[in-house]
Amino acid sequence: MATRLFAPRDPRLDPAALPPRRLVLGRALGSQGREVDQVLAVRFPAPRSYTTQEVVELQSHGGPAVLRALLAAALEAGCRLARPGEFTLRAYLGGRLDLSQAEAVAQLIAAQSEGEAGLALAGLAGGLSQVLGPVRRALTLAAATVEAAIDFPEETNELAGPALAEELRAQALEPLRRVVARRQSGRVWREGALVVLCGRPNVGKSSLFNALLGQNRAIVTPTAGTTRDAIEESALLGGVVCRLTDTAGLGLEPGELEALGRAAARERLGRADLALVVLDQGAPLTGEDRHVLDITRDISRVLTLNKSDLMPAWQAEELAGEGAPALRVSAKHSSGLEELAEAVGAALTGGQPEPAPGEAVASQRQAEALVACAAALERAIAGLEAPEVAAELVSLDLAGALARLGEVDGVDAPEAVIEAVFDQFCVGK
Ligand SMILES: Nc1nc2c(c(=O)[nH]1)N(C=O)[C@@H](CNc1ccc(C(=O)N[C@@H](CCC(=O)O)C(=O)O)cc1)CN2
Ligand SMILES: Nc1nc2c(ncn2[C@@H]2O[C@H](COP(=O)(O)OP(=O)(O)OP(=O)(O)O)[C@@H](O)[C@H]2O)c(=O)[nH]1
Ligand SMILES: [Mg+2]
Repeated sequence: MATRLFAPRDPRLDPAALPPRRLVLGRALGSQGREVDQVLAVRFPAPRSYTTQEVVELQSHGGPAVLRALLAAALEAGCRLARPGEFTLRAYLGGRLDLSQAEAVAQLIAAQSEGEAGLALAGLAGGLSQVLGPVRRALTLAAATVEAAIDFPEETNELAGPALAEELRAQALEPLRRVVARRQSGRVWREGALVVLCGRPNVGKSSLFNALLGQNRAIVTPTAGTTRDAIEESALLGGVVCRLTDTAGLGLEPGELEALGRAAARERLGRADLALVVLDQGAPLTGEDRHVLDITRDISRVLTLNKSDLMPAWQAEELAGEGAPALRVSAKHSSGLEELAEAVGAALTGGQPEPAPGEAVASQRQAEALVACAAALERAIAGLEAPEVAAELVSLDLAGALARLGEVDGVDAPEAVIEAVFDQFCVGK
């Protein structure tokens, strides 16, 4: 096919056998041999290519018309368009990448920020594979040991359950737990977080939004119901890049506009990494405040007692049952803001430091599989430590753990898992 698409300028070069991995100047040929562009071609003989298969690349000047003609010529010559993720799928099937690295390629292509790209590059370099390789080896060895004890009870000594459990804990369970624990904070450090200000009308959400940004971005008035639509700005809070969002007050007053504002606020809360619940300490807590506290209960949150410059109408102790840090601030006087920003950063990262360059951070999908893997492994370990538990049950749990691990490293991964990973690609990479 390449010979129909490319004619080297150097007459001594055989277009059917271009020198390996060398850029060669020549003409790209369109239909009926018409010149379409001056291009560089490079041949990667198998297996030293991205896909591990024979590859010829043409590097054109680009531009819509030239590319369209080149593409038409390639299709005419018998080529077809790559399906989304097809090159990476071939690289995976050829053993060049494991599944976690293939997933990292999709993340790299989709990355919107340098941080996200850095995260993906660490995955592509095999950050996760390096952690999971030893985990797989420990699990496989343990599974074989338990199998042997089941199949040849008279040949093997008594299965050394507790010793094997100890080994599994150190070599597999602990590393798995570390990777999972790193998921949330790693993502927040690298990708940033969505922080949503919420509260009943007039508590000072927009004032606090402005104070945290250090600029008058949102309108503030003494009238309840000032903010109608959600507004978003970037802010660095406790070292974390945050998309800080001001929302309409979550009140109970009727009206279509109010209802729309509340819907927008709730939609943002549904996606929030952290809710900054704003309360007015200068006025008694209301049913609306309680409502806001109720609907944010399942979100990571920081409670903000605003208007601390006024005479307090209630005490912070009233929030003791909320299970969230509560801080007194005054948006009007910009006091307590440093501490608030620190508390937000700490809540988002769980107090964990920024990941080192190249440190592995799992994706959501990977973290879920690894949590399930760790759970199965814990059952296996408990079984090994309890003499009354049959080796058959331990063996089943170890097989379960290996299967969940396979969803991340791709070893014996089911078709559906592989499809789910390659479905993340939107281009033929
Ligand atoms: N022109 C071009 N640029 C590209 C790609 C490509 O396929 N072509 N890539 C596609 O995503 C990325 C680079 N990824 C690649 C990974 C491995 C090999 C490769 O040929 N590996 C061989 C040889 C290694 C060597 O020369 O040291 C190997 O590992 O055996 C090529 C590209 C980004 N840039
Ligand atoms: N004394 C005092 N007043 C404040 C403070 N923060 C906000 N206010 C006042 O409270 C009123 C409401 O402030 P906003 O920031 O508009 O309140 P909001 O929560 O955004 O209100 P909606 O958008 O209507 O839901 C304004 O008159 C502010 O000046 C504060 O820390 N102390
Ligand atoms: Mg407002």
